[in-house]
Amino acid sequence: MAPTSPKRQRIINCVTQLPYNIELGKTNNEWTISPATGSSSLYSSLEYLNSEEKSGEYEQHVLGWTGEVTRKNTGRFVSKRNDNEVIEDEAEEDPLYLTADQIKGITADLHKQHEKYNQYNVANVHPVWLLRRDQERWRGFAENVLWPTFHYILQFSPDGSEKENMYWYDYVKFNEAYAMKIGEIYQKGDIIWIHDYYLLLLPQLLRMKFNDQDLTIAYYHHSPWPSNEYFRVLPRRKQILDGLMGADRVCFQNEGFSRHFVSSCKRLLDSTSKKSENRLGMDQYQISAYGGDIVVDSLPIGVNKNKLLEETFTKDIDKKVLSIKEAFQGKKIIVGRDRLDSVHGVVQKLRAFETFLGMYPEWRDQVVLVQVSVPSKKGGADQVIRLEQQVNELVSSINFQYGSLNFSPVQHYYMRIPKDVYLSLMRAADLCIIASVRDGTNTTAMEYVTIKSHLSEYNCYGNPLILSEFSGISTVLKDAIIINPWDSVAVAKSINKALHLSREERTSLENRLSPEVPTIQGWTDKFLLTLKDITNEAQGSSDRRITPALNRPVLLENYRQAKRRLFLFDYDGTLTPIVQDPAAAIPSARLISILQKLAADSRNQIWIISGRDKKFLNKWLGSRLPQLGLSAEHGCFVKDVDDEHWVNLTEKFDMSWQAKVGKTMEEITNRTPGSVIERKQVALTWHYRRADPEQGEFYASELKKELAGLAEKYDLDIMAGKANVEVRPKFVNKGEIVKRLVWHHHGRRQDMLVANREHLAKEEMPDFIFCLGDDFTDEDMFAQLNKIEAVWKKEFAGQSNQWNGFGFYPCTVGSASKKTVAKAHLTDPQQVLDTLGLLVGDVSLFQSAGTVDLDSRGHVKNSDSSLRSEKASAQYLMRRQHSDLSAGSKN
Ligand SMILES: O=P(O)(O)OC[C@H]1O[C@H](O[C@H]2O[C@H](CO)[C@@H](O)[C@H](O)[C@H]2O)[C@H](O)[C@@H](O)[C@@H]1O
Ligand SMILES: [Mg+2]
Repeated sequence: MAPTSPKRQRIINCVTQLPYNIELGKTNNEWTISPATGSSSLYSSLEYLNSEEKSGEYEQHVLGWTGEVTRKNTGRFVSKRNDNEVIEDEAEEDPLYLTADQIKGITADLHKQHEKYNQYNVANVHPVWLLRRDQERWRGFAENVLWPTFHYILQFSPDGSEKENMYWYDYVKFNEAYAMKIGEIYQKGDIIWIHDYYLLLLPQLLRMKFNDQDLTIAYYHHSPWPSNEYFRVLPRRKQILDGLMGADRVCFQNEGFSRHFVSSCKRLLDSTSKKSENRLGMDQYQISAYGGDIVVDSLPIGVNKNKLLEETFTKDIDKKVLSIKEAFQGKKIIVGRDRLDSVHGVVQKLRAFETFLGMYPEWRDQVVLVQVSVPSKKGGADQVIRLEQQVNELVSSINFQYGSLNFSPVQHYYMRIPKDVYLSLMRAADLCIIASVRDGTNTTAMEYVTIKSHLSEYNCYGNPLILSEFSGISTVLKDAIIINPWDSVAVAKSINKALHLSREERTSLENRLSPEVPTIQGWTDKFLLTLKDITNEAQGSSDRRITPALNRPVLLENYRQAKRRLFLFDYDGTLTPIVQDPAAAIPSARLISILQKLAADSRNQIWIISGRDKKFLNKWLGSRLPQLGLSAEHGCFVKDVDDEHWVNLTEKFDMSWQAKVGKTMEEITNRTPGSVIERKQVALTWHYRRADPEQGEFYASELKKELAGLAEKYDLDIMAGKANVEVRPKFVNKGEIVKRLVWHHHGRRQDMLVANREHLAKEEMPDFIFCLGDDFTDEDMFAQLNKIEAVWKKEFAGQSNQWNGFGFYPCTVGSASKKTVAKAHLTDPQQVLDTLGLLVGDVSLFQSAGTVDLDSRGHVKNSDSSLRSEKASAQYLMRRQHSDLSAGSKN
């Protein structure tokens, strides 16, 4: 029997843009496909996984946006969106209306590209089509909001939140489109590898979509991750972190970035972290979030050294190098190639060069700086225009001061240069300067060192690299000459030193520097190897259950279809944010308005099940919204909807424990400055939020110990809440209330004193139950719902809804580090209000992500805008056919 080949591991590699550009001809039936530029390291990694060496082990699928589809000879995008346009409007004629056949044709050609090009030899490509007018819209949030923040630029749009909202909706849709496409090709056991900051929401979207514990999701961040002080200015900071929390692993270019990320999660999501080392001896963190653990680590990306050397040392490039050397005969050549944006330090480099020529007159006429600045749109048009002006002024000033009629010391090329010219420049250079003020990594630096390490007849060997300490690669290329680009004098001195190095010194520097450049093969292999360790460990651990984000589109759909809806809300930390003073945690106007709208629908029954006392709940909720059912003091008291009468479920209970517990609490209060006792009718709560945190924690555990005896004697529960310790009779809890509310004839009056009614028909009970809570006392509600659901599954087998359930949505809110039995999570009370706002029609679905299907243009499938767009497309095609016909008849 022939040996069967082992099953290849499938990898779905998700990139912002496929490694190809698509250009339409005069009509949409003609197109050209060419290799894309940029992201060379990433594309090399894709190519490596596709190589003969790896294809026996892996079956790679590359999934990505097509990028902007352009039209030949125009050089610009096919069509533009007017900035004020309402997002969904698609009435105008749009030549991007590709038919299904055209899309199929282009896709088939994309599949064949790897046979055609030596470059980016990538098979199994899966294009994400987003053919709306103004295709640049899909970059808006990533490039104008995220990119600046990740690079320490606080630059939000001057026209404020409206534009940013639009960017955000598009960003959510962009991520949704990927989730949908992955849904088409995903198979159990696949590794999903997501790249960079255009796709920060995708991990969580995939968790929601598949809800498959075996799903492996790895995210690699190619950019810097800023300190939490910068990150936290982002208005959508929690949604972004939440998006990444769906991954099993989040990996960065260097240790510093991963540390910043961990601290952002700690500060904003309240997560905890543990540090350890992976098998490569690299630091890794395990952060606990939403009941699951996520590995955060770093692995610097590399370059394809062999291919680079093959491409660089050719006869053609030999000639080009010679002509560059001839052009600058007798002069030292300093080169730089950077994108012209505010982070790649072109301005800083020019300033330092100006200082250098000023400080060392002996070098004037002896050295030339060949600076290639590649146009970039990152950071916005205004910023780019300002930079262009600054660079032009600096270049003119240097050339005016230190140049002559025959020679300009700065040769500035503001363009994208062909690869062979770039490689020739690198070879011809005596020195390369990278002066980035912030970047994730720097491919030019790695390529320069690699090229310079190659012994050749052109004496490439060992020319130094000056590298900014703010470049992500500076911690890897430790033997470069490290500079602070903001310190022009120090950089000038470094240039002088580098140009004076003897051959021996350069050789010794080079011998140390060259092996520090990571290879792309090494990076890819190490990433997959360490990912395997992470998933193996995860499979052996029971702790790794990640609670997915709430699937809001499904919730909305279920809500719309349901006839008997029950809402069970905790109050503090769920409907209102936690604040220092309990008395200050009053409902916001927005909350009241949403509750009013929900309560106005006769199908809805809303209950607030809180630890608060009757007085508080009456004052802030009951008196304004009598339609709410209320339960106070963790289930001790209940007030039915549209009723003023409270039922005391603890009436018959011995309350002599109160005085004893109160006394112990007083003693602890005396020992803990800042702490207070909240005395309710039944329960007692000791608060230490305003005490010294460590002292508070310490005395909270002392109090629990001291109360243990009383708890045993009087059958009490001692509950550690949010900076509090609460005591109440054990037999009442929020779960008991939930049990009575669910096993109840929907819409009828409650008799709370009757405990057991588990004999109702399904049609009498709720068909949609949305339960929200933030604290561990709310886990009783979730556990109860899970129990009831299990009973219903048996009792009402075959009667489940289209989502295979009975409309139960137990959902935890906030604190990332807690373990929960809830089925989903929302990050904070703001997200709670956004979700409830969605149900009452106040909020758009795209305010936060949640697996919706889109059409090939980025409209929600079957939505009004999608249908309008389809109609406009049909009309456009008819008009086109008609004009083609009449043109034909004239000929
Ligand atoms: O069940 P809940 O509605 O969530 O109520 C639980 C307790 O919430 C209150 O205390 C907590 O919120 C305060 C305001 O944000 C905060 O200052 C305090 O540190 C938290 O522990 C309330 O005071 C308690 O009576 C509730 O039992
Ligand atoms: Mg709460």
